[in-house]
Amino acid sequence: MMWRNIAGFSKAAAAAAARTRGSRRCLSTAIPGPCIVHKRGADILHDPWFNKDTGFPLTERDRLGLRGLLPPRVISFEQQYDRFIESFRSLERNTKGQPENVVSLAKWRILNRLHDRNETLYYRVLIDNIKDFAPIIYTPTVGLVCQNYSGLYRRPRGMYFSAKDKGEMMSMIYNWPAQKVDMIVITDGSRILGLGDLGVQGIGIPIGKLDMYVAAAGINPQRVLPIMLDVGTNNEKLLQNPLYLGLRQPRLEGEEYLEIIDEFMEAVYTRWPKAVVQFEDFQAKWAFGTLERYRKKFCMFNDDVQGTAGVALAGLLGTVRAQGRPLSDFVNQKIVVVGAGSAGLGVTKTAVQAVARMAGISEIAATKNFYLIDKDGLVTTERTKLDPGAVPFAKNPAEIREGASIVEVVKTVRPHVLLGLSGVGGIFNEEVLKAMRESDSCKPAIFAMSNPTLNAECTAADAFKHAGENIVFGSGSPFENVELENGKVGHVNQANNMYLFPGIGLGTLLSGARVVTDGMLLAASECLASYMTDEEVQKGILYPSINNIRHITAEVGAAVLRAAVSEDIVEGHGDVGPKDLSHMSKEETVNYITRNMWFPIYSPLVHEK
Ligand SMILES: NC(=O)c1ccc[n+]([C@@H]2O[C@H](COP(=O)([O-])OP(=O)(O)OC[C@H]3O[C@@H](n4cnc5c(N)ncnc54)[C@H](O)[C@@H]3O)[C@@H](O)[C@H]2O)c1
Ligand SMILES: O=C(O)C[C@H](O)C(=O)O
Ligand SMILES: [Mg+2]
Repeated sequence: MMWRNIAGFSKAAAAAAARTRGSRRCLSTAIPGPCIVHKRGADILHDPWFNKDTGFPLTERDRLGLRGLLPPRVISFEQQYDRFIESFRSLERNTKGQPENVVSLAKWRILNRLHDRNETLYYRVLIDNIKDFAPIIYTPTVGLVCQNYSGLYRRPRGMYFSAKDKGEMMSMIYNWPAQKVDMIVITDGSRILGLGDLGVQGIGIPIGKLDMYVAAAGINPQRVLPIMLDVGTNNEKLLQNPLYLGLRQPRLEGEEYLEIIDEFMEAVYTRWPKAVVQFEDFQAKWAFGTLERYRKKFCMFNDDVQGTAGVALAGLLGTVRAQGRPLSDFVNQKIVVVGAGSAGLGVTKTAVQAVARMAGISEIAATKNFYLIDKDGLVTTERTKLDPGAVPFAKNPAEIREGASIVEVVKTVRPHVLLGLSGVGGIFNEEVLKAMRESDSCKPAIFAMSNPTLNAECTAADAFKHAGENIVFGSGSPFENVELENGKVGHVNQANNMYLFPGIGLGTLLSGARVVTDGMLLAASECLASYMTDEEVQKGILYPSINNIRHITAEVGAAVLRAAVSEDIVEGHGDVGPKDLSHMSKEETVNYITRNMWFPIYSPLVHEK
């Protein structure tokens, strides 16, 4: 029997979650009467939110006009679950030996088809098998899905706002069928993972991120909304593709761009003033530009800048612990960051701020041990046309020359940490990794954080082979652990913002705060950093297993909420007011968060007589 209850989720909590779901359904009931759902017959079978397939009990078949539309035998949820897992395993067996991309897309298709038929079963198999299924619905396969979106497209998911909709967005937002929306993830498709501008095809990213919100944070799937803001694309191949589904025009720039996104934000917050909006995979200039523009006005954050920074900081602090040194030694770590875009700059800034805080020095002084490299090499003050965000980290060229290569910098600096957010696969080549053997650290750390897998700066196997078996390793996309020649296991950490964004979103939502502050983000990062035991960290395990994602998300959510309480910016959520929140102990806050997580089980669609 493959069926199981996920760790830490009691039957009582599941029942409570189901009750919540039932009552939300009642709210959407148009006709009063004995049925909770207002649809009947085939319309129910074709609605993935209500559909139970062969699982409809006889009373519901009778009262909802389903009699005769289904085979006679009623199959339990557990049996349906086992049947799906069996078909998934059989697909795995039947595709053995086929090219990896073909297999990954086949797996994505079978899961997506389940989603489109029966959301309850889909989210249950996703939650219970998150380690196996996250790499399909999220990084790395989601990248492949975006690249092949025009061919894979079957039915719409989420909403599309295009440059052609200017002036219409306020009315369009009311086309979304759900009354309530809690979480929105928006992209303009301009920097999808390390794959570049994929235009409208980038919609796969908000869909994947929101699936993680449901799985990890228990956000009710009826209350999530993936958004694609299509302002054109500069990807020539897409513009030439007759099957491309987005606007066939170059990207809007400057004021024209801002007018579109301003209009969208106003429309969203007019209809759902309490929603949290996550910005995802915007090219650097708009990632920073929109963050500055909206963060004080709306309840939003940028996952690539802020979520990534928190996860990386937790990893950097874990690295210090892995060396057996006190956390205060973080201020002495020499850190080389390769990639000075939205993610690289976000990480460097946050890590510098942490050093400044810990050492009690200015942020300028704290930049001393940081080295930033972009496509033109080491960033120094000699650089002309330097991105303003990179200015504080530019080195004096007298220390190392302007534009020095990664290997030159590593050989000269002998850093404790080499961290990649460049989007360039294999850039930590054999020479660079071998140079890390001369690191001043007894346990050097290599983070190849770029996604998807082919864009990772190095593979896990190469990192342990060339940089030495004593390293700590993290990557944005999952790799298998590495069997080392010394008989030990080279542990692979998935250094991915998925460990934080669900908790940041959920904690913010349940606090009722109207903005996401630096304090809330720092609390999220510190919570993740302290989650692992010393014993685990010493083995090189810096982040929890993805199997524990609901638990870590509850903890992160509670940390975010408590930070919002301490900043006195909570407005409460539902029946729980700001006073109730401020009186909750840490444990009570975690319980409050957990209680509010949706969990997929079939709930009754008709009232019992
Ligand atoms: N693991 C995670 O949680 C996570 C989070 C966010 C982003 N990422 C990944 O990080 C990568 C970058 O994202 P971004 O938003 O910062 O992109 P970006 O386009 O804003 O920045 C890329 C940076 O890399 C630099 N670069 C390009 N080629 C280089 C080279 N040959 N050598 C050195 N630097 C080079 C560019 O100059 C630029 O500064 C993507 O692959 C993305 O998937 C991972
Ligand atoms: O999507 C991911 O897996 C992480 C991150 O947001 C990215 O852009 O790479
Ligand atoms: Mg991203």
